[in-house]
Amino acid sequence: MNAVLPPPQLFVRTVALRTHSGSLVRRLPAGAPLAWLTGDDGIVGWGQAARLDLSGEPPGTEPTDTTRFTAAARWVDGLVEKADVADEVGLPGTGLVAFGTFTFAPDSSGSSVVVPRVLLGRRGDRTWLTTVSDASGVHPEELLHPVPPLRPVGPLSWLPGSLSGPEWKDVVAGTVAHIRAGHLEKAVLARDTVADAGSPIDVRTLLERLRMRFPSCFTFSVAGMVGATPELLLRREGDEFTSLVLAGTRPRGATPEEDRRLGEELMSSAKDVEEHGLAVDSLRASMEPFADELSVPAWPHLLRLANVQHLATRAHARLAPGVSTLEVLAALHPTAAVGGTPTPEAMRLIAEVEGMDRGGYAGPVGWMDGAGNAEWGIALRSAFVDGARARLFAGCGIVAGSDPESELAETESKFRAMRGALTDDGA
Ligand SMILES: C=C(O[C@H]1C=CC=C(C(=O)O)[C@@H]1O)C(=O)O
Repeated sequence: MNAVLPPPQLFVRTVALRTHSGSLVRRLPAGAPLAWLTGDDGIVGWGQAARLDLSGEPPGTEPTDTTRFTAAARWVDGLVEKADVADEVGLPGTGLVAFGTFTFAPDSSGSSVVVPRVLLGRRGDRTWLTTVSDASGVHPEELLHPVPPLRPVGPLSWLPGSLSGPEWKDVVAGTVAHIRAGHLEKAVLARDTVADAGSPIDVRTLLERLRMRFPSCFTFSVAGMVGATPELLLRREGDEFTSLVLAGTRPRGATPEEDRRLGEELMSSAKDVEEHGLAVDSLRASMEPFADELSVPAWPHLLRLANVQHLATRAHARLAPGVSTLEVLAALHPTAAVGGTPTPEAMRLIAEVEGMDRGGYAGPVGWMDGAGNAEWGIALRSAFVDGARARLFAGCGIVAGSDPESELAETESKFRAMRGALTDDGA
């Protein structure tokens, strides 16, 4: 149980910057950067004007418990209520902005909400600078100092994850047997691997590589969770809601023909279409109570990324009046793209068989502003970076037709995003 201190009063000032080009990442000081980027656009922040860290609920707490979200919502509401805001830009991501990461399971520690001291944002041809202080009178430009260049990561040693490949395949085979016996329909199983760089990893280097290599993904860094996720749990602008559900994966082909063949195979695979459908159904069921209108295409499309291709469905909704962003987030998490079906059974099985704590992996990561605008992804293709070490995670949806060997290969394709970001020669 967390005793949450009352939030401080903050003085927030957003000004338009006349000219600002180049990578936002290259304006970040070294340290613990905050970032949410899509290609050249997005927001980056540094320093801490306010921060909330939540410890996990006691072991044995219901896997669908949402206390971490409600505690964060109370704290953020208090911040917004007390804040003194002067915002001359008025776009999503201006004024008071909080970045957040929530753990996958309620009994994990590591859910955090951070309001940076300085935030730099870009949306198309608009750029802005926000400063946050607990005293009025600081001029925003004063906080834009020259920063040290991005550092390479250096040679890496790879250490084993919680389970070896063969052990993980046995866990997948056991899960398939459970599913075939009718105990559940789907469970998403993940594994980890650890990279040791010998000296502290410059997270800015990882962010710059990820945003360049995965321009259609959401490159993020919040309280140690770093990655480039293709999966948008929710975007909110006013009462407009969007979500991009992904489930069902093939690698990219080595030739255009092979790539097309793999894509066609994915689109017509009964196993993958079922796995995808369960993720879409879970989103629809969670969204219905909050939406005045909800539109979900009947058939998925193909989404191609640098390392893998996915079945994808984009859902839109108009939110009912009075609905709060964190309330929706709490209801959506975990979709069956990262948990399973039925959710409680899948969550219990994951905790029992994976042999690791997922921390923030597969949990929501993103930002929200004082007006309720927000973008939250699911922290996939990610790692927890702590000093010289990065713990990488990758998972796969397991259904009755899953083959352990192919699922292990799929995790390797998914690890490639973070492995590549950590590797200096780009290999
Ligand atoms: C759980 C992960 O991916 C999810 C999202 C897209 C496709 C998935 C799949 O095909 O299994 C997973 O549901 C991960 O990347 O770690």
